[in-house]
Amino acid sequence: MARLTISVATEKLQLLKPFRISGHVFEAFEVVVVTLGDSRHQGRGEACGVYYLGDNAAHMLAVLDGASAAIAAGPTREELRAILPPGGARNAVDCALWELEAARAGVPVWQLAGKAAPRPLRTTFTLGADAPKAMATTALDYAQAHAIKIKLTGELDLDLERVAAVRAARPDAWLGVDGNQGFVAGQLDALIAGLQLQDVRLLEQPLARGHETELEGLRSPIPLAGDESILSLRDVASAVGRYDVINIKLDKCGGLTEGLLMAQEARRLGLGVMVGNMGGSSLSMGPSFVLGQECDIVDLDGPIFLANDRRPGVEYVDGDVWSGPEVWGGQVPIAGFTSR
Ligand SMILES: CC(C)C[C@H](N)C(=O)N[C@@H](CCOc1cc(O)cc2c1C(=O)N[C@@H]2C)C(=O)O
Ligand SMILES: [Mg+2]
Repeated sequence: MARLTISVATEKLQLLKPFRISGHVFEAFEVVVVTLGDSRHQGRGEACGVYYLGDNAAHMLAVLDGASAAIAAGPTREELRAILPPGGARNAVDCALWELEAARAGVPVWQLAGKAAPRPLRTTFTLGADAPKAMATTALDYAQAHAIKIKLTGELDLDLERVAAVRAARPDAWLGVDGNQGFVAGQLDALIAGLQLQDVRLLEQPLARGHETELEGLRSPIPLAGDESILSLRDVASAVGRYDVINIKLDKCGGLTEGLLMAQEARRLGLGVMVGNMGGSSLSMGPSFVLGQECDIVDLDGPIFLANDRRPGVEYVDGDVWSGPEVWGGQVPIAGFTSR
């Protein structure tokens, strides 16, 4: 590739309302936006990083600064995988390279990737852990959602009350729960039995990363998804016998290039595939939407938490997410979905 100009910016994406986790309140997602250009074309990528690994905006900026000469030399996406480690910084650059390459070739990214034209995807809408009543109210506010993901905290009795409250409010919806590493192995039988009573269809990351062997031999009628356990391609094989599904996020694995490889490897190993997000605007969802075409479960709800998304942005219509050609990567528009 020819030499590239690089522009790196940080942006605070203000949240509609504060998001709480144990001892921490998030008011905004801080993202890094990378724009790469040659004399005629541009490509953009946005990354939120991985907060539980310390991969925040400052860290991503430092990583990008250290690799600026190598990036300016115009690496291929494959070469980039050797230049930067998995994480947000590589995600932003990889997505920018995809969009740049697509613009040069005059085709949308999905075509460059050798994929079929995209379709709208049923997405989950996530409920932050809160009082059961408040979660039930928000579940009703997600009027268009057909799939709801419920955040749990590891407080077993309260968590089961949360799930029951959401189920009572939304008897029609597909429900999944996300433990975000909050449980211990001794709670799993009771947790799974309680979730089954509420017809929950997915249990994401119940145990802490590092405790995966404790899932071996667990016979769960509810599929288990590995999220924090499965960061990048090197972790995929470790899911076998422990998880049924892997949750791929471009911020964890370092971009769409590796995300597609992870999906391919997961299928080869007989695992299900989910695409998730660490937060971010529509510019982050666009590349994940390309990967989402390969997935069984889609969790691309980042923009619904924002006070202001980018325009043009992804659309949520009747519980589906659609990323049009103008959002990222030049996908071809399809009938029935027009951009705002
Ligand atoms: C709020 C998320 C973007 C919703 C998404 N569907 C999701 O559940 N994502 C991840 C984890 C990323 O979650 C984040 C990111 C962040 O920057 C701050 C927070 C969280 C979170 O869960 N709580 C705090 C506020 C997932 O685990 O699948
Ligand atoms: Mg998760």
